[in-house]
Amino acid sequence: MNLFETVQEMGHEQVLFCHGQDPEIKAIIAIHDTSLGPAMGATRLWPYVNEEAALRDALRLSRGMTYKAACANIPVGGGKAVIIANPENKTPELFRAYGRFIETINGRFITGQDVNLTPQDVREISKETSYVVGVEERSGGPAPVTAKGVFLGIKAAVKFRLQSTHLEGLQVAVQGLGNVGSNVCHLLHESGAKLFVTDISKEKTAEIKRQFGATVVEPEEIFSLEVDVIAPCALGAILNSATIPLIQAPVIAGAANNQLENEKLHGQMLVDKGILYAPDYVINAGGLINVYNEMIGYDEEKVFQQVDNIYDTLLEIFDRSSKQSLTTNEAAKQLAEDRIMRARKVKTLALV
Ligand SMILES: NC(=O)c1ccc[n+]([C@@H]2O[C@H](COP(=O)([O-])OP(=O)(O)OC[C@H]3O[C@@H](n4cnc5c(N)ncnc54)[C@H](O)[C@@H]3O)[C@@H](O)[C@H]2O)c1
Ligand SMILES: N[C@@H](Cc1c[nH]c2ccccc12)C(=O)O
Repeated sequence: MNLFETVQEMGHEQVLFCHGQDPEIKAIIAIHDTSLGPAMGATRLWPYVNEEAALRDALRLSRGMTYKAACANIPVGGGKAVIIANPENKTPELFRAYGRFIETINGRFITGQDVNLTPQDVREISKETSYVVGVEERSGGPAPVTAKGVFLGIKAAVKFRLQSTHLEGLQVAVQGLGNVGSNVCHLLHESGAKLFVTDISKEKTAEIKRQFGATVVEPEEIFSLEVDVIAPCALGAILNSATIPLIQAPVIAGAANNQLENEKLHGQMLVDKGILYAPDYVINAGGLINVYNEMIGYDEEKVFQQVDNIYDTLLEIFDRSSKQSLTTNEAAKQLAEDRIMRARKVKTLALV
């Protein structure tokens, strides 16, 4: 990878390579853009196949956080950190060492819990730095708030694509029944939708079937179902050249980060098939909204107002995309970049 060409193309401000020998630690912190405020992004621990894969993940996820914050109108920038390690080798000392790196950045980057980190790991980080959120989960964790945003996003997409203002009788397929997916199922069930669900955990599918009368399907069947909506709430890169030809649903709206394997190619493939895609970083902003509010002083009413805005923001993006013949992802990016450019102009004027 040509490093500077890549970060220039993606627009990153700074990438930090953190290395320590005792304990051994390899971490990458990517700060994408701080025009709107300090960069926020959770820390993921993963046994990446190689360093380039780790760097690519950090770069792509941090850029997504910038767009997420800008579309949600939250005054923070985008960042992301990855620790290259096997989850089996996690130790409290590793997280203390990582926390010391975070402290040296002096608040330009604020982090928290992502894949393979537990609340206990976050507590270890917090022993070395205060630039970490979700230590005391005053709000009960971000997943229920993320799910509320996803539910509203499904409603916005259904309104735009299917011209319906309610979900009663609609068939929705949910991939992944973890913290977010199970809460999305709850909200969909309450509003009268019929659920089709899958997970690699048989316990989770059995529980959602018991609670909401959902129809359980095998993981490989989820994309080919004849349903109204598919809500991916498990993994990234699930919208790709293998799955898109199978999709019959007119709407894709779910929580997973980085759903499009290739933004340009697969975003366009969805458009060509007449499928409306709710950009992941817009529909799943509830988690960021939640942790941001934990940081500034939690006010539940304010959180729900900000999450409610996801509905109108998505309608604006769908409208922009159809009027300007853009993919929904491109339209969302344009909205985010407009807001960032405005913030930069205000900063420049303040300096004059
Ligand atoms: N938690 C949040 O607040 C939040 C915020 C924004 C985005 N997200 C994204 O939403 C997604 C879900 O987050 P979560 O917190 O619910 O995670 P989670 O780990 O609690 O749940 C993920 C679920 O997906 C299942 N799964 C894994 N592989 C699968 C497969 N091939 N087929 C079907 N199911 C599979 C897992 O068994 C698990 O039940 C992730 O992509 C995450 O990055 C989460
Ligand atoms: N990981 C969430 C947001 C989030 C949860 N905990 C955090 C801590 C710090 C920064 C961001 C977060 C997302 O992808 O949107």
